[in-house]
Amino acid sequence: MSTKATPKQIVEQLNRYIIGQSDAKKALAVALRNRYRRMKLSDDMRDEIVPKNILMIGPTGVGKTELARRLAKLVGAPFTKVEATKFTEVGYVGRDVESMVRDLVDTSVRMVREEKMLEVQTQARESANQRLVELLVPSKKKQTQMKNPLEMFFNQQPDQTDDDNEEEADQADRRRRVKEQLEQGQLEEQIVSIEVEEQQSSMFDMLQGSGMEQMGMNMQDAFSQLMPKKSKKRKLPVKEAREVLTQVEAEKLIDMDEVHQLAIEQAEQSGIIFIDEIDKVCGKDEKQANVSREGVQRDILPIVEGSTIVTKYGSVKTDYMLFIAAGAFHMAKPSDLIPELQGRFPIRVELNKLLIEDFVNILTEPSNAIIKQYTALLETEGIKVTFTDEAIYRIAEIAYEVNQETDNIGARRLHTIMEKLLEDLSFEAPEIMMETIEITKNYVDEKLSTIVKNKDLSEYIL
Ligand SMILES: Nc1ncnc2c1ncn2[C@@H]1O[C@H](COP(=O)(O)OP(=O)(O)OP(=O)(O)O)[C@@H](O)[C@H]1O
Repeated sequence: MSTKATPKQIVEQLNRYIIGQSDAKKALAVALRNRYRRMKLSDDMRDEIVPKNILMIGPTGVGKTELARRLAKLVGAPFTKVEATKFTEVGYVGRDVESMVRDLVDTSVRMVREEKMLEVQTQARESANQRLVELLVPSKKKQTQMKNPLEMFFNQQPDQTDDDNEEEADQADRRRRVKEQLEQGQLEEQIVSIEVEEQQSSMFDMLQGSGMEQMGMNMQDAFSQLMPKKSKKRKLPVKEAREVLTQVEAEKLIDMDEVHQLAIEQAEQSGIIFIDEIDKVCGKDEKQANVSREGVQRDILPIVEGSTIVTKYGSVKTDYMLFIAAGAFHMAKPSDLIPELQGRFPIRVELNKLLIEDFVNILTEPSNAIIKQYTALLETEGIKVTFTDEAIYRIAEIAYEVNQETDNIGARRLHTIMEKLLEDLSFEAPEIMMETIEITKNYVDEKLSTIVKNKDLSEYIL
């Protein structure tokens, strides 16, 4: 879907994955459309308009993250999710808030790189096939030594004997045949030995989350320059070697500077940063923690207001990124956020608690609905599982009841319940000789009702 999609079209697409929550869908669709509108303005005007950020208010597991993530995916926008509480975990020196922008840029680089890799796939595959031919019919010719360096300039060919010529012709002929066989897929299982570069675990990874990311970032670059690249020989069948070599060749074909440049542009212009648990950094109750929690809000503020963050790919402006903050706001209210931050999140949407009917729909309707997923998984074992309407309703009802009785974890409960419900079937599936199995309300009750009746048990199992 393109960035030109109308709000209605965006909502339609979101409807394919998320049940209900129409206010939130609308707000997101409008926010996205506003970006497109902004792009069409004159430069002066455009610079004046910053995206209006969204605050999503709703209990856990009702689709806040899912909505934002889907939206980003629909329009191919780089997306990252962070938890505001991560920034306080280690007191004042929690994860440095700027890391959210760096995470976004990392995602953006990965996306652009994948896109570019895809563009050069055909060419890379051809080169990989050529390299396979060379591996299968290695050159016998010894490196001919130049008698003196000037030969190179005068383009003199070293003497060649008839034998050499014959051998060369023979080899060219064999390569041609092998190439044909490769193209016809006749050599897929043949083993070849290829050199692959080993991934070095970087200093940067070790420093992640330690509040020293900026330092880690610089050190990583320094280290990667210093460390020799290690390569390792691996023996692989042609079909796997081709994949590896295609990847290597594609990497050679793409211009990483261009990728970084584009990635930064995309992160700046269409990046979406989702800040979860924003209510947890309001911290009204604990006096001591209050200071540092408010500190986190103060740290987040300049990023949301627009600032320039240094990343290993270059400087990134956050002015036009879209920020979506979310929280349950059980203990605190949005008005407990510092006023400046409140002002930066002018669009407020409340997400609804999910009811039994919603659960029924979540189980069955979305393109990736849970029932569809389990059915597909079991079908790989040759079993066709069907669910009666009563069975589905009963599952939804149980999910709702358990949420009421224990913690309300929203739609996430459906996953734990389905897992338990189909546990035995999943275990025995390979040995089951039946072709179809119908899951009825009785089956659901048989598997789950004892657990549901026992609160302690359901707290652990469901
Ligand atoms: N309305 C919905 N429609 C379809 N699926 C949903 C809906 N709400 C939740 N889900 C599913 O439940 C799971 C959890 O949802 P999600 O991650 O969006 O929760 P959340 O509201 O962001 O909660 P938290 O703040 O705890 O992260 C996801 O797998 C999601 O697909």
